[in-house]
Amino acid sequence: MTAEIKADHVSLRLGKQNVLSDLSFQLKGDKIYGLLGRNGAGKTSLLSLLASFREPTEGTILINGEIPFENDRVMSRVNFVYGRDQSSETEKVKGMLEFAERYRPNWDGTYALKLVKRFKLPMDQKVNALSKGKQSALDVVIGLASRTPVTIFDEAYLGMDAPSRSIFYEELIKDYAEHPRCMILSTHLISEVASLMEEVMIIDRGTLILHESVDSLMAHGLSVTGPVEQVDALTRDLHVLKEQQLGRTKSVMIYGQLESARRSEFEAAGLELGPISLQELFIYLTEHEGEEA
Ligand SMILES: Nc1ncnc2c1ncn2[C@@H]1O[C@H](COP(=O)(O)OP(=O)(O)OP(=O)(O)O)[C@@H](O)[C@H]1O
Repeated sequence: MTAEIKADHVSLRLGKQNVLSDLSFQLKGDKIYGLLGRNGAGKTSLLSLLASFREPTEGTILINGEIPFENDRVMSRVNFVYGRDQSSETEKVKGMLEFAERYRPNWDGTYALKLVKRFKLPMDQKVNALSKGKQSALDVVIGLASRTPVTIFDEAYLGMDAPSRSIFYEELIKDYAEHPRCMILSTHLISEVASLMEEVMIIDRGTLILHESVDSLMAHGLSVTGPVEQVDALTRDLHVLKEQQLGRTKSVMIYGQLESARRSEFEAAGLELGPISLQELFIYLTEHEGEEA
């Protein structure tokens, strides 16, 4: 079942703080969505609303047309994987998988066992005796093998080493291709997961500042490299994000779309055009005045 998530003027106040302010968006269809934002921007708070851990202070969230809060039917279709404290979890790995099997209607036990092997998880070990990276790997196994129509990974890789994160990304994309669903990834490791995301949302200080397909976002940025004089002359009227110079060669990052005539002019002048990374765009879009990036 394809999931549809709709947030309509959602705000969240925690204590005295306005954590989320007037967020409206729709996530339509089975895609891998990236949720990006700097520390404290409000990512986990937003995801906890989608996962019905909390209710918005104002506005509404609908998942397939229903309010998720205290709604078992909706919640059985949503899985929120986050780096929770498991220091008092005395259940064994095996028991955690059995528990998930009972509560997740789309559970694939064969796939779960395959993942357990890939992550080298000891079935008979208690969860609180696993290393942080192995605890995260177990959460990822349960998150993937549950095949919930909405699967949320909120920095699910915490403590996982580079080879384990690579297994996570590989399995995520492979399993998503075979069983498309709505997956939301919140991460600070943008360059590692950029190629997985189809659509990206950026939250800045509790406000949704961008929601776009990755392709269209990437079309907004460009790097231009060549001799200093030519680069300066041809980019003078453009929005330059950053510049670097090495000897007589200069490279600038620009933000904005270039018409094809303008591109041809650059190329005719011998300037090299290239893409800029999602991470570079993210840094620029969330940089605040008076702050070093
Ligand atoms: N229970 C709470 N009571 C009061 N304020 C809270 C509570 N939980 C979170 N906050 C505040 O809400 C804001 C957003 O926090 P949140 O954890 O959603 O950010 P985040 O984008 O997930 O950050 P990070 O990338 O650092 O994990 C922060 O300023 C945080 O201090």
